[in-house]
Amino acid sequence: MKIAILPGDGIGPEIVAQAVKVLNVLGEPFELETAPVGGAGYAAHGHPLPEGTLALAKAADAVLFGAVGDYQYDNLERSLRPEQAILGLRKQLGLFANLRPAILYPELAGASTLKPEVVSGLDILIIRELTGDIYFGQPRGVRECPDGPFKGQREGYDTMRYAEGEIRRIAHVAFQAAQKRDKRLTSVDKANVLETFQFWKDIVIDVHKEYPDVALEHMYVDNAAMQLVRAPKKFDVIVTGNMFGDILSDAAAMLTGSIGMLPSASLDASNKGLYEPSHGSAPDIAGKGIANPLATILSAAMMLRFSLNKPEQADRIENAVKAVLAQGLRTADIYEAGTTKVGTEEMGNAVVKALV
Ligand SMILES: NC(=O)C1=CN([C@@H]2O[C@H](COP(=O)(O)OP(=O)(O)OC[C@H]3O[C@@H](n4cnc5c(N)ncnc54)[C@H](O)[C@@H]3O)[C@@H](O)[C@H]2O)C=CC1
Ligand SMILES: CC(C)CC(=O)C(=O)O
Ligand SMILES: [Mg+2]
Repeated sequence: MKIAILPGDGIGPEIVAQAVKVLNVLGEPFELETAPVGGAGYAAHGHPLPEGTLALAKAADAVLFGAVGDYQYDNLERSLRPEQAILGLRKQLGLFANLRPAILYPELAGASTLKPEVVSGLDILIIRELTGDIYFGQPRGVRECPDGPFKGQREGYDTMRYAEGEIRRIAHVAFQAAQKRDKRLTSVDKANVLETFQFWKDIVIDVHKEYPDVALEHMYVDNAAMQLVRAPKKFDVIVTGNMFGDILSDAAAMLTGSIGMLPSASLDASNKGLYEPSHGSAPDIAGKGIANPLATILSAAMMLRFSLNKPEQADRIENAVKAVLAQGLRTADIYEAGTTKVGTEEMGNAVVKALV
């Protein structure tokens, strides 16, 4: 089984190295091949998603991805910026379903900024559509404003759009995920304002007819943001569009103690996937050896479960993560008094040691 390892920028290489260490001691005959991506891809080959990297990702059984983004490249034309690498991979590999499980490990109840009673026992799944919406819609750009009080000035514009088939396929993923959990699905939209999301809601209601055992509710995204911090445990599965899912999942990350705890799987129709932490390249802490590698290690576990058909190995990794948290080991982002502060590498080593 071939796994493409794409560390990327900032803390990407530091956290991916820990997940690779874990994969290497599982006793599986994985073939790991590393390639540059993002700013590192641009530096090596003049493009954030070099041809060789894309070919490797396409040929592999699964992709383990760190993060991309480096402020030194922010003034490049957009098509050459690091973030285009992850957007390009999602689009070119057809990874339309992004699963972001927000689980609070009991030991981290005090690490969340929310009261322990609000978050303890939290186990929700955010399903974000990943290849459509305003992140990919055309046309977009900067043009001369055609009308209104600012006519003649420059204006920036993007296009929000969803095709029926795009909504149907993510809705099926969400209803099927809910069937395997508590059978409750919240579809998050902005149907009160946006045509795209009234259409989204209508299609989700139609797909629901095939899943009568799942309770469906609809919620506007602004209310959903509020409910996520007011009473997050009321949710089971949330399904939403690309941009709302991007924003809500960062908010949900803090329910788990830190964004360094939130893994993700990005899947195509056949469960081939790319696995990455939900956070970015964290340039503010890159190179300091303090980033939390657990979201990446947990993403590797999701890879074993969803794409490589090794659920028992995924369980081993998840149990090892629970064990190191029970031992009181914490990176700076989840540190609290009475626990032991460790760096990125120490945390990775502890997970390796805790594997049974
Ligand atoms: N999938 C990807 O590759 C993503 C890339 N980005 C890119 O990352 C760069 C930085 O973006 P930001 O908005 O700052 O988001 P970010 O997620 O990189 O960082 C936000 C905050 O969370 C902290 N943080 C993130 N991951 C952490 C970890 N594992 N351990 C401890 N603390 C952690 C950072 O130090 C920072 O204070 C940008 O270039 C952005 O475009 C952002 C999100 C996703
Ligand atoms: C480059 C961004 C679209 C990535 C991001 O923020 C995410 O996927 O969460
Ligand atoms: Mg994001």
